[in-house]
Amino acid sequence: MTTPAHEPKAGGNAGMDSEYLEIRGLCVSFDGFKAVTDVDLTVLQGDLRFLIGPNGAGKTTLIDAITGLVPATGSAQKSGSELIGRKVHQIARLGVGRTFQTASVFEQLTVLQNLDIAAGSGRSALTLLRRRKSALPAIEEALETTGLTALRDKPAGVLAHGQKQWLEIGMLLVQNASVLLLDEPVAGMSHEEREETGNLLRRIGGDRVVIVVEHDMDFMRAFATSVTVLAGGRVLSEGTVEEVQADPKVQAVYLGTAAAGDLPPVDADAIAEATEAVSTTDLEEAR
Ligand SMILES: Nc1ncnc2c1ncn2[C@@H]1O[C@H](COP(=O)(O)OP(=O)(O)OP(=O)(O)O)[C@@H](O)[C@H]1O
Repeated sequence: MTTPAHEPKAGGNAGMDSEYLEIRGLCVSFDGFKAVTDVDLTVLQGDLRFLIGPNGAGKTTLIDAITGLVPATGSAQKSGSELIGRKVHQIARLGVGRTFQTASVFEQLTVLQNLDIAAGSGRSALTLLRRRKSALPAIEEALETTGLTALRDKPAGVLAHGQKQWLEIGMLLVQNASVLLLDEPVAGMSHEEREETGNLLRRIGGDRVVIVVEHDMDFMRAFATSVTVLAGGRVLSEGTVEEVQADPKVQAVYLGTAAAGDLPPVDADAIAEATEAVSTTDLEEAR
């Protein structure tokens, strides 16, 4: 399997040609309800960032805003190119790719055909479906990276749940996405599949910006190089796994049990109190 030149690390790999995602003052409202409020977030290439937070914290909405699925105000730049205000396909063409909680692959088509379609925008449907004698180098590489080489000629519909998620990630790789936003990639996966997925994230995360929305705290602890916690649509905390887990605001939101397994039930009052504390601190700092 392809090994990255370098593994993800906290803070990423800042450099002249590094990719980055820089979000400033991002807000999303649904009929007056603020789902995301004034979010600032910077992730450099090579930093495997996990985005956690209780149900309804705004994690998926934030990804939706970055990828053009919901209107937003503020700024989200990929390596200097503004994404807010662009259409979904334009954002994808700029190299920003995402997966959804449920994998959306073409079940009747083979693994190779799925990758071929992902790689081949601009080619006719007939050309895409015709079986190639040899796959494009980018497709061969994606097959190897995702561990799907032996399954290349199998219909995607017969793949295990985890393999479908890996295929979806492979489809982003052949599209040359350098910013990958993955929404709960290990939900419903077996322990082995989680391990494999974490290793896959490490393989691809060294030279890309990867943001993983996740509820599985064990998975986060094992693979995150940095963490952002959202609550009530705002950034509540940010840092390494250890820093975030030690943050009293985070403990308050998770009722002091964030370190134990999957998310516990969330106390709405604790969220309100914790986010209020953040807003007040922000205001005080601004004065
Ligand atoms: N299209 C929509 N219209 C109205 N409200 C919405 C819409 N999408 C999301 N919301 C609301 O915005 C808030 C944030 O939702 P979002 O799905 O982003 O949270 P999340 O952190 O991803 O939660 P989960 O972990 O449960 O997936 C929630 O209160 C949700 O009900």
